[in-house]
Amino acid sequence: MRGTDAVTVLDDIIAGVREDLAERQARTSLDQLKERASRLPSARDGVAALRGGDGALTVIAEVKRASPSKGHLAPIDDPAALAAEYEAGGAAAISVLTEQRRFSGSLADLDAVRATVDVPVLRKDFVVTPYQVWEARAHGADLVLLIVAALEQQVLTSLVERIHSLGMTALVEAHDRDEALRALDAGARVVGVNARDLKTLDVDPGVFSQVVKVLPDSVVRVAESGIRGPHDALDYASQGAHAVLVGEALVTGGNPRAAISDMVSAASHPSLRTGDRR
Ligand SMILES: O=P(O)(O)OC[C@@H](O)[C@@H](O)c1c[nH]c2ccccc12
Repeated sequence: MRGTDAVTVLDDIIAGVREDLAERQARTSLDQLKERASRLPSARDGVAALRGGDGALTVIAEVKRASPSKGHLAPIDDPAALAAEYEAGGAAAISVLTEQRRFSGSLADLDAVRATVDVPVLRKDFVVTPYQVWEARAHGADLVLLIVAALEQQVLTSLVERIHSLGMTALVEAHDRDEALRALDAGARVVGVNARDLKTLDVDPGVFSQVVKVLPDSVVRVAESGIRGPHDALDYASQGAHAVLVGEALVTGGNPRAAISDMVSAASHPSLRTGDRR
């Protein structure tokens, strides 16, 4: 057991993120980012994309080279080509990890994916300042991840507002009911339920069934982490998930296009998610 003031994996990741952020801020001013963002077309509608049609489960497919829990996963020399495969398989959105130290991602990956696919793109990082939100928009992101466990409530609320005011959608990630209530309080329209505890990296697939109880039907519900295939996707869909976010299984599985279409077809049926099955 760790003490309440022990340094968690999450704290450690964020310390590195802040150092890298300071370097980027020294190179690119906020005004430059705003100018770049102003020349881009508006963000795509992330809420509509993830909510899907009647009873259809949607898949957010993640470009993920490495993770703190698993280390190296896949080289992904051409993230744009991988994202194109994801889109061809029926992914509703593409998640791009831009954190460098632990996930081996970058904003260049985001640029490459944005230039290639038509579906909404999520910037997956440890966003703690408005600068990173502008950065996401300037690099063409449509959705931005915010992690409740990493943010004070006031900061969380102001980042959600900033993301929405720029026409993007916040995917606000929770790991327990209290965090989900904080996400709703902050104005989240899309809530991610992460089965992985970012403080310890432990995965518990039972988290979703608990957290979903506090999420109203007006909110888009995303199940995240540890989803291996159609069976898990169907399981989450039947518990009320609109979307699943999948990384490792797609980058290590060999045929991401087939893997996504299998998940979508296994877990999309009008009888799912109609009425209250919780
Ligand atoms: O590779 P997996 O087990 O399919 O998980 C994907 C995604 O949920 C995971 O990458 C993730 C969820 N929340 C995060 C926050 C930061 C970084 C990564 C994540």
